[in-house]
Amino acid sequence: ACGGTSQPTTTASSGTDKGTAPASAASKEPVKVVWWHSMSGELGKAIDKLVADFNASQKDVVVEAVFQGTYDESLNKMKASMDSKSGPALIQVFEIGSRFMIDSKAITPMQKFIDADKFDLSQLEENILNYYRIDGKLNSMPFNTSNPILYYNKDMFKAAGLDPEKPPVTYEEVAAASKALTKDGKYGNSFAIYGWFMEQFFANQGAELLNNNNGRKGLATESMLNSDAGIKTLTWWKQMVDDKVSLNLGRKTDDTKKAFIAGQVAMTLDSTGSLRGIVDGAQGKFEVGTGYLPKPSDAKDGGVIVGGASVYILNNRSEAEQNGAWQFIKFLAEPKQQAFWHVNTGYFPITKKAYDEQIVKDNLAKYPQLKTAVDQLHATKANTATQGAVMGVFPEARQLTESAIEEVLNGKKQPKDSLDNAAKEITGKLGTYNKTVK
Ligand SMILES: O=P(O)(O)OC[C@H](O)CO
Repeated sequence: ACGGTSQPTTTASSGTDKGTAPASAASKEPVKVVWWHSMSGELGKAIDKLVADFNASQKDVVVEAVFQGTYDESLNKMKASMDSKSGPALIQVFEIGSRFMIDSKAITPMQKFIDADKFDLSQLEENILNYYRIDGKLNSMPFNTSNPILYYNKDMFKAAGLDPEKPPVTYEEVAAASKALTKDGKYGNSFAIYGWFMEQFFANQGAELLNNNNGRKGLATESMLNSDAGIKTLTWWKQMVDDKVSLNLGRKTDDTKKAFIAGQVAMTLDSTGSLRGIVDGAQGKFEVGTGYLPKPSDAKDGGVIVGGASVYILNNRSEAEQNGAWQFIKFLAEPKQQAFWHVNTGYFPITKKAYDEQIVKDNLAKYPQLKTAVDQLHATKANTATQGAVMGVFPEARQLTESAIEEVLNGKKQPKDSLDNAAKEITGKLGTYNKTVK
């Protein structure tokens, strides 16, 4: 139920803002801050609790959380609202929207609030900040941070004669385990056709997705999606589909998640933000194991990219609203709130001290699977591959990547042809976009 590829099924919060007049800073009335987010289901409930706690904690600001559909949908709504006052003061945007948000000129950079308030950034996780720091400053505040992990069914592993405490770590091991696990109408694995996974497979091989150091040392002008890292990944994936040990369920992680929880597939990939939902969903049916994102056995050093989303303050709202949003952001970053968010979702705390909170310790004993994701993040070495790519056309590029994967898995194209084509299209989009950015 993360904002990624899930279907927006619920409205987590009531009401929508149709453009209320900004409250004056001098007014005794609390200032209203509308927050657009993409957290549905259980994640939305956790958001609502954080908002209710903030609203009860003080009298100056009232936050109204509004679910706006998936990350893509919410960003598109924001783009449509940019020329009017119908947008929010605060918006959650997925990590790949970072470059666009900066170039949009629609935001007040978070660094401005951080500097004015002397907010101590050293309390936050460095590798999370590392993702969102572009040109040396923070434009948004990280909020829900994730990475993808391998979820596996320990009971199916046992039944197939595999060690339930040893998840496969390489592509080769995943393929071999999948063969052993495929029987009685059940499949070894199902991975959603999700561009995020391809981005992460690149980083895990120490490979950059874009030139100019992943667009971190200057605007990217070329996609490298068709490099060895991509071809190797897609060749492996397609072979498993051909061998009928991997079930292709399309683009939505909601569908692979359901198949995994139903015991139809023994392994899947998903966000750490789905951990609580998956483990609780399998409760009483089977034991869920977690492992690192797989990589080819001969891969260079790599790691995972910080995924999830961050929050931006929009500059077309009143100063009072923007300051109110900043007060809320500071509240969200506190260890207590981060601990609550982590425990109820599986997203990482952005604040180091959250790990000292008792509920986090108790939760780790109850959900030991959470440790995999935390360890995977901490084991990741910072470089421009694992820092992740940035480009203004990332949402479009991700969809082109998904179409390329889809064509290969459906047998319409070979991995190289398909990735060559997608890389060319993305490079073309970069060229057009870069002309619009000064
Ligand atoms: O599902 P999430 O929130 O972990 O986000 C996954 C991706 O990073 C979204 O771009």
